[in-house]
Amino acid sequence: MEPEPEQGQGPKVGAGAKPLHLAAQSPAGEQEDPVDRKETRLRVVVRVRPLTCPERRRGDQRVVHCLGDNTVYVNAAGQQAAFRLSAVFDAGTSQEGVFEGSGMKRLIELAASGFSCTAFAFGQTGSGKTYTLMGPLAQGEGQPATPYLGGLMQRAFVCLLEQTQRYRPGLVLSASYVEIHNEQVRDLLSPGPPRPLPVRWSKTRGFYIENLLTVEFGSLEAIMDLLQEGTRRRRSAAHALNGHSSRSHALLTIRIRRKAMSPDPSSPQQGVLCFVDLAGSERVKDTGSAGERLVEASNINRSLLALGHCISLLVDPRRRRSHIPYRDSKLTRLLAESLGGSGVTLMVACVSPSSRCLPETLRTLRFAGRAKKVTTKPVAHRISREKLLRSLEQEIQALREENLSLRQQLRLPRILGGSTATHTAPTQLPECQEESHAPGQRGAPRRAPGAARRSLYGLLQEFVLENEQLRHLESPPALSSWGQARRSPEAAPGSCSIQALPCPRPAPGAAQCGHVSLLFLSDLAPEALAAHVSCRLVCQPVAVTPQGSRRPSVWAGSGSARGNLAESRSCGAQLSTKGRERMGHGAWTPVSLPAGRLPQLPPWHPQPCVGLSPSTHRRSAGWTPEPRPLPCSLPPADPASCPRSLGRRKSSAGSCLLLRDTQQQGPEPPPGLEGQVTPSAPPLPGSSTGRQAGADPELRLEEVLHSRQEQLQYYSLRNQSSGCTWDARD
Ligand SMILES: Nc1ncnc2c1ncn2[C@@H]1O[C@H](COP(=O)(O)OP(=O)(O)OP(=O)(O)O)[C@@H](O)[C@H]1O
Repeated sequence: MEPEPEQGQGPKVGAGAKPLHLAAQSPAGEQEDPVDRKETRLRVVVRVRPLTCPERRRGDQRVVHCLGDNTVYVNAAGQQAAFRLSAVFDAGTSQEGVFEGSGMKRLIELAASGFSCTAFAFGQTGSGKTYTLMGPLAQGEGQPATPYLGGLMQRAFVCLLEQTQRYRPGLVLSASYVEIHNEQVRDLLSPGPPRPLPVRWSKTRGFYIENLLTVEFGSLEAIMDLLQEGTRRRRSAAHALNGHSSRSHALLTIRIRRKAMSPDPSSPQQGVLCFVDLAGSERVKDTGSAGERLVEASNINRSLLALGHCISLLVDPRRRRSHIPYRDSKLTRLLAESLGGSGVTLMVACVSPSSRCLPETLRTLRFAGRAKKVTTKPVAHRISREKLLRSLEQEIQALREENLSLRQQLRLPRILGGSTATHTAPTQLPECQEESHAPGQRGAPRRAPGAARRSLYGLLQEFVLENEQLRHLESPPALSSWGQARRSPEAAPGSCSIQALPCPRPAPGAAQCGHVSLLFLSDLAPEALAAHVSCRLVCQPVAVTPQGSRRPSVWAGSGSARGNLAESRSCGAQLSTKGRERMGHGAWTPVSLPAGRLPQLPPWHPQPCVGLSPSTHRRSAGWTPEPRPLPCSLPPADPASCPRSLGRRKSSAGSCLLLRDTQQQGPEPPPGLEGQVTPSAPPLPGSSTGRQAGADPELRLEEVLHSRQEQLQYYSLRNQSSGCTWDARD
């Protein structure tokens, strides 16, 4: 925000879609913004809406006028008052005019540069807050407004996406959307009925909402969908002054953070852009609220009173150093940072020009006049060098472990010749002091932190590259790691339950990272699955649905799932009873990915026998498999051939699923199973039936690739000849 929107000056408008101009380099190489750490006043603008039809019909007088020098003038019933603010917009100002003149663009730039920015609209009920922020959404029964009528939010989304995509491709955007209704914070984006969420406080984060869902987005459509969906769920009701009155305060927060692999490592930062649509203050005798509406009205007024109280204290230089009662309401807790902290804030006061609303209008304008004097000390949330180095090191370490694990699965040597990543990523790497030396030069003077960071980035990139290569090479795990399952007579093909997770690197607890493998059944087409990738799992079909259908019914996957596995679990797929049983053993980490969450499929060789358990998902997925026999005629496995260590189990659904962890010692799988399925298929190097791998690791990789290609050719030929439509693709 501008240091102080001088009275009488027109609003300073940001550079819009031009490159961000904030990158004044300090000697230390950090970016600085003119407002960084400088006392900055809140920017307060006023918008006067036109008289509405009912007001005109009633013959209400227009008593609020905008004068040229950012002054709004009220003259009625012998009362005269003038208020000078940062900018004023009269009834004729278009939505675009408000966006341009309010300083919204500047706010977006600051948010993209790492500041916490807030734009909030306040004013009497029916004064045009929602209209100013979102356009006339409510009028269209939840339909989006025409772009021409889009409010500050829609225009900000366009601007922000353009800024980030064109000039800062290394930034990731995510959104959360909550409402405060009757002093309860409710998530408007989480599936299911909104539940109240607690507001907590921590020294590092200040006030925050626990368990809040944050959704990443990368396109205008995506964020508009989120806005629409959340707004549809927000509480609203009709009263005498507004046919579609918001009954809650709504906060849509966009977080802008830098990707770990950003091409622009010199600007490590994470910004916030928050839009707050406050519920309107109301006089109950005017709105005629009763019952539930009355409860809502008193909660709204109480929280607005708390906000007004905090503002009054913040304006007073002596009292602002004492205690500010942010805890008086959820609203003030969540706005604490924007009002008195290190945020940058734009307030849009909305007023009605009608003579009937005069008392409320005056109150709003007085509040605006007070708020204008509040100052904050904006601080860009730049990640410190140390923190950045630490996170880079953690990322490298995670990748290193993942790559090692992939190598184990591929039965490749731990260190691949020629890969600098593996050479320079010894176990001792994650000490940044060590990293700042060239390899083998421990006694050499440390490089500048910038150089260390750059070299860590280089290293990270190498690991990522290696990771990609390994993923492409990924071979099926040894048969023993998959175990086997039997298809019960009553099980239908095309069901969609997820099973079986041998976990070489045990990841106890769902919220941990780990390497997982899974076997699951799906009735969705690969294209549909690919649309919803969440974990980085390489999955492919191991058996097919009936002839004529291109849908694979059994899939196997293996790979590394990072982040919160619980999140994947919440996406709808269910773990079988067997899977849940397995969970208790620690070494098995069930991940229930829904059928719609799997990536593109490299080729794979069929497994000898597969378990198909009927699933409720089949019905919800809207696909009813045709009751035809499996053309691939995978030989039904002999129950006796199930590994003894786990026994043969019969689920209530009648399917048998037997799994085995590669890390666990146990009896070998029954011999000859591989032969049953792929009697003449080219084996993978290193497998028990495979060729002897060459000593040279690179040759070995080539060998793996080559034999995978051979396998692919073999299976596509085999499938063609058997009429099987499994589409093994690269
Ligand atoms: N600038 C404007 N131009 C045209 N119509 C407007 C304008 N501002 C508001 N309106 C209309 O006035 C009515 C009330 O607006 P809105 O719902 O945005 O008010 P609000 O302040 O959000 O009310 P509440 O606090 O009750 O939710 C709506 O019908 C809206 O379309």
